[in-house]
Amino acid sequence: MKFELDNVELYFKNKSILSGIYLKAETGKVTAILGTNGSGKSCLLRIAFGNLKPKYKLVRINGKPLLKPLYKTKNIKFLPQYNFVPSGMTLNFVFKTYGLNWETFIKEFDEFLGFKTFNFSKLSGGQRRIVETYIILKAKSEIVLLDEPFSHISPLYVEKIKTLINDEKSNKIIIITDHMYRHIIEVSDTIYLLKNGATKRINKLTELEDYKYLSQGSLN
Ligand SMILES: Nc1ncnc2c1ncn2[C@@H]1O[C@H](COP(=O)(O)OP(=O)(O)OP(=O)(O)O)[C@@H](O)[C@H]1O
Repeated sequence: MKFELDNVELYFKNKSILSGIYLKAETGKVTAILGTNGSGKSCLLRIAFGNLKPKYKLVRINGKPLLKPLYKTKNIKFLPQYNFVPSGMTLNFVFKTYGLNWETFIKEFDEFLGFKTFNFSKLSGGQRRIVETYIILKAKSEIVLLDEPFSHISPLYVEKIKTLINDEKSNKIIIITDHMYRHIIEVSDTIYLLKNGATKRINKLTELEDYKYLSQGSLN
């Protein structure tokens, strides 16, 4: 499957936020969006998902324009920047809702043993993020959007989430954004830099320095 987002124009009041956007993502590949704070990464993911309506956008699936919001196709899962699981829901219920097996999760994330009947609100900020990222990555879908999955996550769990991304990408389109650029570089197949409202496809990592996303020498 091929997903393309093209010709996006987003304004808030009269301020132009996005213009000159082209992004292509494919099944079997992790497509990353890097960019400084406020460059429009979250807006772009929300536009792709369909819950932010810009002045103009064109979404194509396998080359054909998609006229309804992507979330209405039920083909997509979205990890937003902020917690989305209701705080009063037990983990058991969350896993059932997403059609996932608790025991499989525990095998990989054994520190959550005994948490099955806990309300989501009992977890720490990082633990919430781990559970949300896990269910979004593992639930049935063809497209996964991840907005900052590595924030608030300790190093060992970041590695586990990277492994999950690698495991899941063979039958999914994964689009990811995060400020932890080293992890992004490691886990992604294609990188776009969002700068001045436009996407630039990165062919050589040193372009991240040339475009002043990273300071010179950061990649050494
Ligand atoms: N609802 C809104 N009303 C007005 N301006 C908004 C709104 N949402 C976002 N913006 C502006 O749009 C721009 C892009 O925001 P966005 O959240 O997409 O950035 P980002 O690249 O995800 O940033 P960060 O890395 O800090 O999360 C910012 O200048 C922000 O202030």
